[in-house]
Amino acid sequence: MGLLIDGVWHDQWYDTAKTGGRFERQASGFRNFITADGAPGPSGEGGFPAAAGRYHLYVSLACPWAHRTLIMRALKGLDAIISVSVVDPFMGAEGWTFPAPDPVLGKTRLHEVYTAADPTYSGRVTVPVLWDKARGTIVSNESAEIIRMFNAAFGAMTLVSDDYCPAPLRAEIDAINQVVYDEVNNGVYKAGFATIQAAYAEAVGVLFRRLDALEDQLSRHPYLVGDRLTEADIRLFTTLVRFDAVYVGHFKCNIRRIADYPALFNYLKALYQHPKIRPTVDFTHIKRHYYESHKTINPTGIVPVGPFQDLDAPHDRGRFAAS
Ligand SMILES: N[C@@H](CCC(=O)N[C@@H](CS)C(=O)NCC(=O)O)C(=O)O
Repeated sequence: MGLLIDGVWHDQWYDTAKTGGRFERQASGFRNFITADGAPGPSGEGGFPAAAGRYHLYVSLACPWAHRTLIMRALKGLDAIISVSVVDPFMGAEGWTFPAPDPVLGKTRLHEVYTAADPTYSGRVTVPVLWDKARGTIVSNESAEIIRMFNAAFGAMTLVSDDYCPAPLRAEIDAINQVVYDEVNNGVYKAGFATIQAAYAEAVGVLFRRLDALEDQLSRHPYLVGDRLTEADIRLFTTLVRFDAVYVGHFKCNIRRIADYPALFNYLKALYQHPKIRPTVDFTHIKRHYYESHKTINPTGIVPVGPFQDLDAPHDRGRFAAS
């Protein structure tokens, strides 16, 4: 893994020495918005109108941030409107690579997609990336914003009117997203990538106190916000579904498993069994990516066989159905 400096690729692992052994995630570099009419969004430039076939999404099936965008694309009926390329699960010296030249730019490495947009780009080369075929540039590499665009901008070209971030719930969704991001989605990485004991222990403590609170909340409510499926649930799901398979062992988040939390585990199974969500989950990519790529954590690259976990087993979330 590595990063671009002035458009040149350098193979290097995260430098936690500068941050006292703590992992700090870098802010995303491309922050434009697709809108229905191409008007500017909350950040970046305008000129990215919703259009069928114009935009291409680069993802890893292993990555929880990219996974959000695949789920929103499926829920919003955008499969035929936004095309997708999937990177190889192994992220090595060249960073993310494609198993074959990508169909849009003919590149074999994701960092070449970044330099196609900006030949002097400096920063990490992350998935997801939303590419504009018409302007030949990156719209955004920030998943939180890509899912908002997918939810809001393409209404005129699909039959799906479901809104996963309705205006009356937005403040509550933003508030829970912030906590879940900091303590759970990114919390597992803070634990796993810490290089001093105290930073690891602090992150794990915060993570499990939050999981305990979420267990309590989800034992009383079907979803995180407004008793309906929203963006907040999608963002929690992508961490929960990886938790027992990867984060418990690889990132040492092992105080409890999700399977040990009755409400969280049933909620996870219910979301997994959603017909639009299930096809977006790929446990082979998930396990191979983390265990094979993070050689500082798992030098042998051996991928564990277990755990056995049947996410298709019955769940009890039907108890919240309106009577
Ligand atoms: N803020 C970004 C984070 C994306 C991210 O960190 N993706 C990881 C994969 S899970 C990545 O590509 N990492 C490569 C690297 O850091 O070099 C988002 O949510 O879109």
